[in-house]
Amino acid sequence: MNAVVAPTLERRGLMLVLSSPSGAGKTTISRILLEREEELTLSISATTRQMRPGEIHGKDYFFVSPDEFNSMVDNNEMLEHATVFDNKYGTPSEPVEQGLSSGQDVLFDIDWQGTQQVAAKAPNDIVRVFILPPSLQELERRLYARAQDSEEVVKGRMAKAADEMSHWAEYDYIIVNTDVEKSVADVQAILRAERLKRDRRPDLDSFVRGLRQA
Ligand SMILES: Nc1nc2c(ncn2[C@@H]2O[C@H](COP(=O)(O)OP(=O)(O)O)[C@@H](O)[C@H]2O)c(=O)[nH]1
Ligand SMILES: Nc1ncnc2c1ncn2[C@@H]1O[C@H](COP(=O)(O)OP(=O)(O)O)[C@@H](O)[C@H]1O
Repeated sequence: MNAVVAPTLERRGLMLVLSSPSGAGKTTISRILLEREEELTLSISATTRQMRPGEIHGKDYFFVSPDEFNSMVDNNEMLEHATVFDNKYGTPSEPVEQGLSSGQDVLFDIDWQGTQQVAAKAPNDIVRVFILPPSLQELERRLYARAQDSEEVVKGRMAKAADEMSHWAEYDYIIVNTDVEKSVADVQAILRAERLKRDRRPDLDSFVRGLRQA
């Protein structure tokens, strides 16, 4: 009998999208996930919004001028882009393509508009997770607790929350972020199961053929 050695199975990388109303906790969840998941890499968006205290150019976002943003769009460098809270946000394509082709999964913190655009371009690769706050009062409390936006900005974000949440049913998985650790564990469970999906394991065909011949 031939020895059948389980190969280092390759799989297609997936595009894990996290969306939520502002303040529900997706940045917090993303940061922990990226620390714990070696095969996950963040898609760093470009934005025209002001940098917040503690944010780092090239790590949290690429902070660009409206002209720079527009030329990226005109040069077809964006996988998707949208206007959110009067600022422009977009996903540069090249790092995403590089990540996926090197076998990494890519994490996106983008809104529903961007999610729809990515889903249209890559319906088989996208996994969509929507994060809800436990209540509106808690959402507002978190926005103030973050203490990085003015009262006017927080009010604007609260006013947009209902609109953002109206898109929840366009997502594959829904998490109510009451407890950060549990939410992170839930996203990890989603990742783990999605990575095992047959369509993401093109190498299994020849592996199983080998098993059957042994
Ligand atoms: N379409 C799209 N949305 C983005 C992108 N980057 C961030 N966003 C969304 O823009 C919104 C505002 O983000 P941000 O200003 O960081 O505020 P926060 O969500 O309160 O931390 C959030 O809903 C993000 O998911 C992007 O590249 N494309
Ligand atoms: N489950 C949670 N319980 C309590 N506070 C949370 C929870 N998740 C996030 N937060 C806090 O809420 C605030 C907003 O979270 P953040 O991750 O910035 O939200 P988003 O990226 O969705 O706008 C932060 O101060 C964060 O520490």
